[in-house]
Amino acid sequence: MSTATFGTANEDNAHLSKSDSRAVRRRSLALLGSLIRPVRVRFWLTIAMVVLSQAARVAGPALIAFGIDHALPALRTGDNVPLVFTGVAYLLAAIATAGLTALYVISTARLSQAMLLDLRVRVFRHTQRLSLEFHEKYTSGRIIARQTSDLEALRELLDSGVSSLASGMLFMAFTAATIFALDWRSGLLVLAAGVPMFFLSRWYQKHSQIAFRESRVVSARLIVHFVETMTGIRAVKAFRKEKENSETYGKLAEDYRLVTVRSINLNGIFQPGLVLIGNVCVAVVLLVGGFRVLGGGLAVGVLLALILSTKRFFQPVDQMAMFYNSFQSAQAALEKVSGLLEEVPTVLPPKNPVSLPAAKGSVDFNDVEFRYGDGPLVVPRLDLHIPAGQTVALVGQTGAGKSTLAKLIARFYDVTSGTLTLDGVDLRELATADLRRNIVMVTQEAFLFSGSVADNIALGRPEASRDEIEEAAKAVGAHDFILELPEGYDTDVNKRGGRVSSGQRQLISFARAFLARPAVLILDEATSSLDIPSERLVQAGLARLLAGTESARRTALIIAHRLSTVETADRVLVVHDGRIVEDGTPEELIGGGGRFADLHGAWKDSLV
Ligand SMILES: Nc1ncnc2c1ncn2[C@@H]1O[C@H](COP(=O)(O)OP(=O)(O)OP(=O)(O)O)[C@@H](O)[C@H]1O
Repeated sequence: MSTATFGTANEDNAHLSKSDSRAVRRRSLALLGSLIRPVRVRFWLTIAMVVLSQAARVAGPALIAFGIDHALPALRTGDNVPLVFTGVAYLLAAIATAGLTALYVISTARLSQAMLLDLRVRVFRHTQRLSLEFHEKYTSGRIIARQTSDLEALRELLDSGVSSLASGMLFMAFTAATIFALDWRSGLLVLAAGVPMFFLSRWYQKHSQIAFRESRVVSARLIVHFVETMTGIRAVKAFRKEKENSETYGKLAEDYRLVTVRSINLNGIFQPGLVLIGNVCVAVVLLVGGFRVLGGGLAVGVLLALILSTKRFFQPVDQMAMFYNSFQSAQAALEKVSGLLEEVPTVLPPKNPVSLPAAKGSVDFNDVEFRYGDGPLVVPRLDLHIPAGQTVALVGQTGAGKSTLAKLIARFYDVTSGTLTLDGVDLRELATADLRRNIVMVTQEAFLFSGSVADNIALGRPEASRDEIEEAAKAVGAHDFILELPEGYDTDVNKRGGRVSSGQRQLISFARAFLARPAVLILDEATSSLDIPSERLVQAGLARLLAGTESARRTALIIAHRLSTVETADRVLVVHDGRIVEDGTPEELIGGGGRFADLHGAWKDSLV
């Protein structure tokens, strides 16, 4: 596949080149195949039921022809067996059609639900597995669009579309066969109608495919904007962005309306066009057949059966056109979802994992270089040794590269060259479970998941007992305020009354990290300032978290924004353009007259 369409690249482009379009379609089909594979037995059984039900359905007109041309004349001679036979056969065919149709409708629904479940879970797992690098470029709104509107389009198709499409096509094939069997000349007429139908369908397919792709792109944009506005609602309100956002949303919604109208317009030509072709065909069969009956070349019963069959032949066309619509929409959705599934994590689990059950916590950067994707070098050649147990404060201007260093140690990204080791083991070779246990990162946002306070702390070590959870909370000074919550440790953090302040949120995340007892703790100190009492609590919590409970102190790397934090560190690293430009104890650096001394001066001034 060309790189232009690999994964989610180019997914906003509705006008793909022929070869790209083909590549994307192949990828969608492969995904569809992989969804069918686990349910293939049921799939083929359903197909067999559809075939049988349609065969039973087309028997009707042929039986009527037989009834009129053979059973009725026989009745006149006193023989009623053929008529009874025809009646019973007609009844049996009707019962078989009804029974088989019921079976395949139920069976298709089960099939489609099983496939959707599989896909839904697969998309979720896969998206979650993708590296941070992917998530930092691909917005959550787009992922939501994949999980919701795209899967919904697929559901519509799978639930009823496929079976209607298949049964319609089969019905047409069987009916055409019946017409040929009854009278090959009329059969040729019906076949001739296939030519304009083919061209009309080709025209429709070409234009509607673009319209549906556009519709997927625009609907994803709409969802992205919606999600962005709602998740950033505080910033929206703070910057009075409501009006602007509403206007943007209005424009996107208008775009969506336009592409939808365009596809409906296309359908407005396609569907009546098909019906017209069908009716012209019926008229011609009637006209030609009528003259042939007059000339004695065709029996009346056969003509009646021919007209009935021809009319019925075009019946599903209408319905199929509608489902073709949902087919196109689902195809566009499948293209997007298969693209997302094609993305691969950039941070891969090790092939031969080295286990490190109890790391001491020494971290080494050896000749490390790092860039985001194919961007500029953010970290140029870094050599750094952090011995086990040291508390290191990272300071530097915004954009200096502090978070980048932290993300490298947490292995959210892999180094571009050189090695980064924990206790001498390359992080890329360290078993994932050991990496996560030994290195824990506490982020600024102090994210709480829905659930109780206890659940949130337990994330640090899921097997921890309630006593251990409370111990951890006590250790960082969170115990008292937790007890004051409506249901103590069992308070749901997202329910009314259970809402916790941002300082409390941080304390809970400290307790979580404390419980995890990592060898290396990475902490991005929150920049937002708290009121003085909360600030003191958080500072005290942080100090206790850093001290740990064991005799050996844990290694800690703090992206420090507060002077008080820096002053408690063993070592300060001043980062500038991804390089360490100063390295020493806080006292040494203050006395040194370098960048840190300036920064320190500014901090001191801000306190007065
Ligand atoms: N996901 C990313 N993709 C591309 N470039 C990035 C990404 N994240 C950061 N950068 C770039 O890397 C450089 C270092 O950024 P980094 O976030 O590490 O700085 P920082 O010192 O932590 O800043 P701050 O204190 O503002 O958080 C910056 O030039 C930034 O633009």
